[in-house]
Amino acid sequence: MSFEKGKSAVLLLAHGTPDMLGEMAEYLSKVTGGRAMPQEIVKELQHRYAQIGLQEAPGLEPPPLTKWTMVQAHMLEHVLAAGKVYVGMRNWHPYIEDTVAEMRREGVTKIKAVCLAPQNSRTSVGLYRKAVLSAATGIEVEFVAGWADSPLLVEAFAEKLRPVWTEACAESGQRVPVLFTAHSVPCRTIMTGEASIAGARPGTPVQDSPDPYPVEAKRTAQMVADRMSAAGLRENDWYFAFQSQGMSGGPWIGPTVEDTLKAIKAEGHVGVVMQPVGFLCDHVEILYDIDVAFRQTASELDLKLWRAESLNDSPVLVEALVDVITGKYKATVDEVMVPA
Ligand SMILES: C=CC1=C(C)c2cc3[nH]c(cc4nc(cc5[nH]c(cc1n2)c(C)c5CCC(=O)O)C(CCC(=O)O)=C4C)c(C)c3C=C
Ligand SMILES: [Fe+2]
Ligand SMILES: [Fe+2]
Repeated sequence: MSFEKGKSAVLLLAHGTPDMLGEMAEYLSKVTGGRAMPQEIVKELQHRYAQIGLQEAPGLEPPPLTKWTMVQAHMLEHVLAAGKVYVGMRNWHPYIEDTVAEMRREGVTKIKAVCLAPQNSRTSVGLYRKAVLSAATGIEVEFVAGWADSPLLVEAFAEKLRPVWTEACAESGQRVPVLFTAHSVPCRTIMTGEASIAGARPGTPVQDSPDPYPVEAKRTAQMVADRMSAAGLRENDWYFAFQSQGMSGGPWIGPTVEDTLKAIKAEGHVGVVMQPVGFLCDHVEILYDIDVAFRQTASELDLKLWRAESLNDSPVLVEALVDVITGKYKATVDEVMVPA
């Protein structure tokens, strides 16, 4: 790392996920910034998390999002060989504020914070940033706001897509389209001059620029598709959709996966390969939303659905993080800040 003096350390930021079903209501109130979710939504999410293995009591293994985030941090620590790599989560343990307190106790004076969400968005990265800055008073923070077009990130996704796309084309005897996805966000969050973001309180300053998120998400997809051209993927072989529109009120950005699957069917295809390019490891929006719900929608349309494996313990992903942290890849970095 290129910090000149003081004790510097990397802080990886992630979403966080509950360890057992009974924690769902408390978890959701963290996700929404304190707004209670209706009981039907809590129950529906418990149902989805139960389908991906969450139980009434903590299991022998942590849930996938926690497990893979910790694996990624350990792999990065090993490859960087520059001291401890810390993990802080916004919505569950280990909370960002607790990890920053631990860093402070351990003498860290400079934090390089990187989100395990490569595309910059107000409702994900923006909230991580706020949590770090409010916990890190007096500590210097270099906050990486986006690394959506990192070449090694793109290669990590392409490496997972190549084998499954090749297999899908061979099995169906025709070119199977790829459907890249990223998480949807409420329409109101991507508009200029909008103050009403998840977790925002009355009086939050009005944002004066549009959220870069939709452009950055499609940029990652475009770059993975370009990278796949050597394997035979052509420009008109791929689609992009925003998945997992939320349960809170108001419209969320599209096109939805559901509508895109219908369009793919209408084009005469027999199958589709899905690859989410906004998530770096398995969690409910992959293991339930894609593997259960979209697979069901596809089957009702008589489309076979394949999914590229998640990056999880991908060494290429870890190399991408190394490039972001060492500055070899020029990420979008906020000014170095010492929160007052
Ligand atoms: C770019 C934006 C978002 C990303 C990336 C994202 C990832 C992500 N989300 C969950 C789990 C939940 N998210 C929920 C709500 C929610 N998510 C976003 C945005 C992103 N999420 C927004 C704007 C909201 C709405 C918040 C609000 O105030 O209402 C929820 C609650 C249920 C729901 O509305 O769907 C859950 C659960 C995970 C696990 C994840 C990736 C790691
Ligand atoms: Fe979310
Ligand atoms: Fe979601």
